[in-house]
Amino acid sequence: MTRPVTRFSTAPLWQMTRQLAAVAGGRAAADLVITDARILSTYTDRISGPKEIWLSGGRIAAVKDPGAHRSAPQPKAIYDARGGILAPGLVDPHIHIESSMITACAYAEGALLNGTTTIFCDSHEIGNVMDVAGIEAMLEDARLAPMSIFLTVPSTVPATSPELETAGGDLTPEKIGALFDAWPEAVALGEKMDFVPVVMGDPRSHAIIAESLKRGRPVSGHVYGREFIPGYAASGVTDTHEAIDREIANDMADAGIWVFLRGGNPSTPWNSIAEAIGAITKDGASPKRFCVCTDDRDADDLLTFGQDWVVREAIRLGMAPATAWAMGSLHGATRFGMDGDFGALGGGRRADVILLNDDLKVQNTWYGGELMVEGGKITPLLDHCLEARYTYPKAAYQTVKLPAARSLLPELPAGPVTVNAIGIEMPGIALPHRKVPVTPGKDWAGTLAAHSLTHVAVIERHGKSDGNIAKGFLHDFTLKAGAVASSVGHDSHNIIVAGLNEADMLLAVAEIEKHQGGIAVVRDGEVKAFVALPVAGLMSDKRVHEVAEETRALKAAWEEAGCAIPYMGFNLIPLSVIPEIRITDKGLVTVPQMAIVPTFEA
Ligand SMILES: Nc1ncnc2[nH]cnc12
Ligand SMILES: [Mn+2]
Repeated sequence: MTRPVTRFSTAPLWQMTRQLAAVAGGRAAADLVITDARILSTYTDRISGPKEIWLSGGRIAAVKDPGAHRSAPQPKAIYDARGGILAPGLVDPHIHIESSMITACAYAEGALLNGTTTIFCDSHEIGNVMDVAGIEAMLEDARLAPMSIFLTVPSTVPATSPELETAGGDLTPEKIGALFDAWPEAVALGEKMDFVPVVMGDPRSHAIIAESLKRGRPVSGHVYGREFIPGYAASGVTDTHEAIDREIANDMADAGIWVFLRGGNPSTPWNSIAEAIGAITKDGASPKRFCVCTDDRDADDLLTFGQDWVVREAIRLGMAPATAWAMGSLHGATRFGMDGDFGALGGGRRADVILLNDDLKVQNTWYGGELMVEGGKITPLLDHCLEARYTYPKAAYQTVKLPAARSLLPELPAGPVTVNAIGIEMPGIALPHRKVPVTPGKDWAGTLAAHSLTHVAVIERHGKSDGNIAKGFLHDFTLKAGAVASSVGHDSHNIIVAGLNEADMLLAVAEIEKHQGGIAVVRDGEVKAFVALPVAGLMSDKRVHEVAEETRALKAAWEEAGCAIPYMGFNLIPLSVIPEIRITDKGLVTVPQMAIVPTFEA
């Protein structure tokens, strides 16, 4: 059987220019000619044709007029595109592989099905659990994947500071510099999420930025609040994906920050494109420094809300089709200075080619000139590649280390108090800080019901504390009974559990501990749904369709339980870099004040 296809199956351009010139000039045979196609050019934002495209050695030799191959040496193979549209493989400039609940090799199956052939991932999730060892394992995983995966080096681990949360990793400027020097695919610094310390000139924050800038590498960002943009841009940050409205998108674009418009399942927090794209469609900004990105997808949404879906959403929101496809391909490659290889159907570029129908739905995906998806289905070659998936080291399967003693509920107050509660409301990005006056009943059950409260606890799971457990309350989470829990809790990935009674909360946590990671829905002493995530407590080692099916079952149980936000919103509740109030293993954190506040106030 043939060797699995990876990024390295295609030789670098400098080794191929004479061969490609010979093929393009009709002096040597092409490996493959794809005929009778229209071409979506991301250089000129036009769809034109009919044309044919000649491939050699996993790269594009040339785009030619129809039939030109008949007056050239006989190509080794010809593929009839039957009038379809050929476009460059999509380039996703900001994603977290771990959020898809599967590993990098497995992620490729979902990505290639939706026409994505290149991604720039920020592996701060596994970095928060396993430090450099986890990031390097994911880089080894990525090298075996049948797609092109580059790393923006995680820049903010922990997301805030040891005072505000306990992470399993601590990425110092020295460690970040060493990752840049050891891994050529480390092409940028990942999202610098501590935007408040950055604009305040925090020495460690700026030392980390310097590790990228001094190597000529760009810095990715993550910022909330227009007031922070000037200081953030001045600090060398040149892209972000958190524009939640057109005003901040305009501020970012005018400040020289690339804007990655984030789209996703409208029922999850990751769909701010509809607002932010107004900077282009309503305020006249040029799209030339705008991309689209996915950021996070669970295994189910990866298959149905891929980067191609975000491109089609940009078209629905008013972008011209070829320009929207360029925002999902060439613009991201250009942002990272890699448009010599990616993002367009130009001579010399990689032969990452997508065949689309008139609705811009993916029919075929060629990766490095190899057919990986045909007619919307993976080919035997891709199936063969996926059987050779990377296996994570044993330590990655042992990352859930919980304190033996677990009390998850605070004492019932003796009299009336004010609760600093986390308000739960769609879409689940910024969570409001709600001060809820509470008159305690005779027990917690009655008190919760009377004030629309749900217990929430975060349990430190990296073995880095003496068993920290923070206890707080969600307001309007509307869980009807039982408990839900997850070992994915951005970004420190401690255990987060919410529930109406301690027994179900403890069972959900125990189920996660048993599998060394996962997501649980529990009711009346029974586990109703569970997705095992044994790799770093973040990922399954199964393939995408199997985990997608498990995720669909979990979502159904999650909905049945009455949760007001989906799982992909719930696992953000600890994310201490998004306003207004979050809960970490250290307690309630207000953002952007970056202060710990008590659960109860007199
Ligand atoms: N958009 C985001 N910002 C910060 N941390 C994240 N982890 C996953 N997605 C994230
Ligand atoms: Mn972010």
